[in-house]
Amino acid sequence: METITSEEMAVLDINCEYFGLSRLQLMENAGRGLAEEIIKRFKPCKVVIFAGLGNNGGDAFVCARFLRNFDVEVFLLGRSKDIKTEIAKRNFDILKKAGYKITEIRDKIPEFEADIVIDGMLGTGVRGKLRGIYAKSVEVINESKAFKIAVDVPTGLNPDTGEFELCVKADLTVTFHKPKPGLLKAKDVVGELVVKDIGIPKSFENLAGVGDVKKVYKRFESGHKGVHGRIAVIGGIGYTGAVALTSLACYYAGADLVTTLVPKDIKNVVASFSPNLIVRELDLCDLSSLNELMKKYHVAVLGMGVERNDEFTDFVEEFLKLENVKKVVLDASAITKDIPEGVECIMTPHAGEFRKVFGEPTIENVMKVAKETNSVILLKGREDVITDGERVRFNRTGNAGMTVGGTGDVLAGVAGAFFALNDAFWSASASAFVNGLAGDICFEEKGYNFTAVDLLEKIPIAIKRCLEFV
Ligand SMILES: NC(=O)C1=CN([C@@H]2O[C@H](COP(=O)(O)OP(=O)(O)OC[C@H]3O[C@@H](n4cnc5c(N)ncnc54)[C@H](O)[C@@H]3O)[C@@H](O)[C@H]2O)[C@@H](O)CC1
Ligand SMILES: [K+]
Repeated sequence: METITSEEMAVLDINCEYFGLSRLQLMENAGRGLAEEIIKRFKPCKVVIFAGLGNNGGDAFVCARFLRNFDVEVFLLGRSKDIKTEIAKRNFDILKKAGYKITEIRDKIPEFEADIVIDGMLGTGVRGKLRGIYAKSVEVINESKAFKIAVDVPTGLNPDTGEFELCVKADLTVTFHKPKPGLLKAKDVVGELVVKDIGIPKSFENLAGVGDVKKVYKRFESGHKGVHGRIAVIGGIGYTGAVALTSLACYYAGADLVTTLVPKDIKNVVASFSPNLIVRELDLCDLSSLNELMKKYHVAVLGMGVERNDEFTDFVEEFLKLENVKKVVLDASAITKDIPEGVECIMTPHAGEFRKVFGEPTIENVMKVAKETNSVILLKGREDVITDGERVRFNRTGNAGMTVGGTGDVLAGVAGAFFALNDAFWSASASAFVNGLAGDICFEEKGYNFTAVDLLEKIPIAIKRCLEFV
């Protein structure tokens, strides 16, 4: 059975909102779906809802409205003013105005009798051991003789691993969209499992969005220089601008330290582009120095501004085998079939580059190549395709202005910066989205005729827009 982790669900939730399907709609569908399952099984009877302060409680508030002929009472675990989200608060206020019996519980749980107890305490937002009144409530619920229904996840169960210490022992769990992996592992506490569709279009699951960026972008309050990513950018054999664009894109996407490695003859030219660049001489034959250097970097980004030639191809092959090379972004001439085991890799070909090395860029073939090379492929195009051979995401940001030279170099840098602190798949997806969004911001200001430098400068704005989206 296909599952969805709580983290993937959180990304999907943000992306749904971004694509216009609001969380309020999803909550309405969840609560209504839950009520449907109850009405199917029970005649009107006494229901007690244990509701937490997050959206799991919100689902239960909606459900109460649809249990029209039931005698419903709500135990709120905390103060109503502490309800965490606007949408849960809104649904709570409706119940209040409608005159439902509601008790705010701080430390003592009142005696109650019920035919059904609804556990709307915690769902995918649970973190760590149950605290305070939540732990007590689980014990009280488990002692009760009522039929126990868990909303989305039995409270106390880790939705991803299926582990628990103290957990609601449900007779029925009504989960939403897709089962969370932990539900399939803990059948004892889950009881009967029902999956309710809440109206998320299938394609939304595979569309890159703001949620991808929120997932990968990290800023540490107490960070020292380097914690947000140290990147080595290697290329510039033939063209000088490409490596500069990539290196600056790393910075604009949040990296702390970027070193640009180019052949001796163009070192000064590249350095003259910007005081932000730290440019070092690249000697393709001195692999031991490069190995030593790579100790300091999270990621190497290779291939920009290099015309395909045998010497560079051989160099890439040897470079990837170096002990200290752990994560790489391979662009343009660095794209290769030979990725050694143990190297995490993102490749960023456009259709032509893909074809040259791997054959036709059909979805099936791109997935096959990703699987065979054990890498993530970000195939650039009107709609970008990101795949690790199992999962696929599509990215639709960007516009026809982005066919201008250099936009791919910027993308490689953004991917490198995200990759420093994240896994390959999500870094690739988020970078495609950000790069295209930066292009869309350029379009808002200038129409189609912008350059890669314009794009570069909009990377921080694009990321800021994503992070500010709630
Ligand atoms: N797209 C989605 O993700 C959807 C989510 N929905 C519902 O929303 C739920 C997730 O909502 P939230 O993210 O608000 O999370 P929860 O409602 O699961 O929990 C949120 C709050 O519980 C508290 N908490 C966390 N761990 C705790 C612990 N160990 N002890 C005591 N308190 C703890 C935290 O203060 C946190 O803010 C889902 O399980 C589902 O029921 C639905 O509305 C449908 C759509
Ligand atoms: K629950």
